[in-house]
Amino acid sequence: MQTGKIGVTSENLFPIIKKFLYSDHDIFLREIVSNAVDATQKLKTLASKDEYKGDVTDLKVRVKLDKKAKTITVSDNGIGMTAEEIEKYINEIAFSGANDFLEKYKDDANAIIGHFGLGFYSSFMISKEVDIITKSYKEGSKPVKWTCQGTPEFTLDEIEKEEVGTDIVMHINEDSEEFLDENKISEILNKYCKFLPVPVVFRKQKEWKDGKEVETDKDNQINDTEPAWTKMPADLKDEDYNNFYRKLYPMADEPLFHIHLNVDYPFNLTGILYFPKIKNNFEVQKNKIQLYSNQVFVTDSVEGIVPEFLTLLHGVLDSPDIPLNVSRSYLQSDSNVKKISNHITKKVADRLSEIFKESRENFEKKWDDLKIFIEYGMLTDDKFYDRAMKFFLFKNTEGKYFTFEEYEQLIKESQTDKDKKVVHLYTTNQEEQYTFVEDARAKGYDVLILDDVLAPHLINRFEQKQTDTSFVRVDADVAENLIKKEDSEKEDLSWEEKQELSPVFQAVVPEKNDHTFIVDFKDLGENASPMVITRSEFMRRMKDMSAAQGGMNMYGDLPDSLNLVVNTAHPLVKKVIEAKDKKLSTQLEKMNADIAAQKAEAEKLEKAKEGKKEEEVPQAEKEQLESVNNELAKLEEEKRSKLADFGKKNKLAKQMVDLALLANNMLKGADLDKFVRRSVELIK
Ligand SMILES: Nc1ncnc2c1ncn2[C@@H]1O[C@H](COP(=O)(O)OP(=O)(O)OP(=O)(O)O)[C@@H](O)[C@H]1O
Repeated sequence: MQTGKIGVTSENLFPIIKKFLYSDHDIFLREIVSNAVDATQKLKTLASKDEYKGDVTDLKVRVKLDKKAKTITVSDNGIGMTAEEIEKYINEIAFSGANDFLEKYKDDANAIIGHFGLGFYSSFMISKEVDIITKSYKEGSKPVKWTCQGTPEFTLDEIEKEEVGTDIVMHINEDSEEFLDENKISEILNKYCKFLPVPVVFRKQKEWKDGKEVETDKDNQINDTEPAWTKMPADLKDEDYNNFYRKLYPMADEPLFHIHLNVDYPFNLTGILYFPKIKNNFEVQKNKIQLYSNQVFVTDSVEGIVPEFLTLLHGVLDSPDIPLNVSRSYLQSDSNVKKISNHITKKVADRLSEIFKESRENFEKKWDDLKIFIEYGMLTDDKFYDRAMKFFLFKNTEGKYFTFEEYEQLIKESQTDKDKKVVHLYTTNQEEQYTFVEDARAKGYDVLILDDVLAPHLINRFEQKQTDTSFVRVDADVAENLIKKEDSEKEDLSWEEKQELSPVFQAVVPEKNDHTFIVDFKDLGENASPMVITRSEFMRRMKDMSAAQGGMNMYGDLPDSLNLVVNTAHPLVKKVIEAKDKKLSTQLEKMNADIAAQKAEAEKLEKAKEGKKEEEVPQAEKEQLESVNNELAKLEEEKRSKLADFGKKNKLAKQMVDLALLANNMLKGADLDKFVRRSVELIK
């Protein structure tokens, strides 16, 4: 028997493993099984070159659990190791630099894990003793058993072993007895080893016999050695891709499209990415891509590894250039990983544009499920934005789809405003904004549906990038003014008339804390509604944005500012105006005369002040001006309140405001009830 010391320059190896203990224990099995797979593949390679004469047709890796002996054994029929190789690969492990490294990263366990695939030694995380029983394929080499108890001392004995290959026997320590559970082992194998390229067997297949589940004598293979992504795209049908998808995500809906990646320069990358149907609450759908390195599972959390929007995709990426056993921060800074991520972004855009060109109909059909993904990409990745401009689709209220360019062609003529901006009209809710949509369409405008969570952000982005474009929601103004074609606006009422009418209607708008109304007057034609409630595009967007950010800035605190546009051409409005004139004309005339007199007086006093310095004006004159101004304010207030009184008593005015509120879904509960009662009364 030989004894010796493992070639670590200090006794630091096991402390590292202890540190590793705080991380993911499960990976020990991945390490040991993938070593066994490597050894098996190496032997196959040797056989193919005729350097090994034995039979390699049915090589398997076996995982055995012995609860009594408290061991987990991983056996292979791979190349095995000679005593010299154990010395070289196991004893003089790649930890010669461990000292320096530990010095540098002593506070960062993740970096340690990231730097060293601990490989074989990770078995000590869960074992109090590990044995290697191995026989090399090399002719004449003696089988040996290496034993180590988690200290730098080991023993190496010559033993008897018939078959070429290696058994790794792990004697599970007391803290790790959870691993002596068949289900636990199955679970780990299923997570990490599901697609390893050599059959891995654990337990026996089970079958139902006489109402009981019994073990057969057939091996239970846990892995698919040739998963779809390792095959050539030409050998796969859509069905195969969908089947593979189901294998990865048994609970998910059918995907929309897939991309088969197959790159061998400047790096190696294979994989299949799927576009899932994306719902509005897309956060939950993120980070489902599984990352593999030579068919060994690395992680299913690609956040920070691929661009944010790509984390919405599903599927598998496999690259030997993706380091195993590494921490997230390490992966993010890895230059290969960055290149891979750029490449994938490009491929995804290429593929979408290909599908778009080849089958526009199919693309349109899936657009509604796909758009969040594309919008997300356009918002977060400039390069993707440029690429996606070719296949991003607008959908209008007729359900027709257009690319950005096509749409611009469509509306350019009728929807360019006086500033040469092409105004895109949109609705965020076709039902709620029904009358506005109809009014805009009646004017010959086209209306888009932009109703998803990302649309407001995308609109901003479009306006930033396509500077000759603007977006206006259909209820931002009366249809007439949505697209301002010329500056001069015909005045329907004089300033004085507006002044007098404004309090009448202001008096009947509901007083609520969360919104304010500004009353305005326009000739909308006698067939249009008597009143329309609009909300300014700018104010609404500011509010929406701040709501999305948690509403903690000034726009979030502002009440909704709404415009009540009174249609002066409408017969009912005319009626109110006439009633006002009839009822109040004598009083108003008197008030107006008084006001005019006070104004004249005030003007005279102001004039007298002109050219004088403040201290030169006699005190008496100052006081007189003040009292005249006060009187003027009082008279104006009286007039306003007179008009407001009239408005409050005018059922018709109230009814028209309510009607406008109703059209805006703003009339609810008791108010709605009252409205109906009053309507019935009026009809009577
Ligand atoms: N089952 C095995 N059969 C034959 N050789 C083995 C076996 N397991 C380990 N080895 C040898 O021991 C070496 C060290 O293994 P270890 O797992 O520590 O590192 P690695 O496999 O080289 O790298 P990684 O860190 O990626 O796992 C291997 O390179 C291989 O030569």
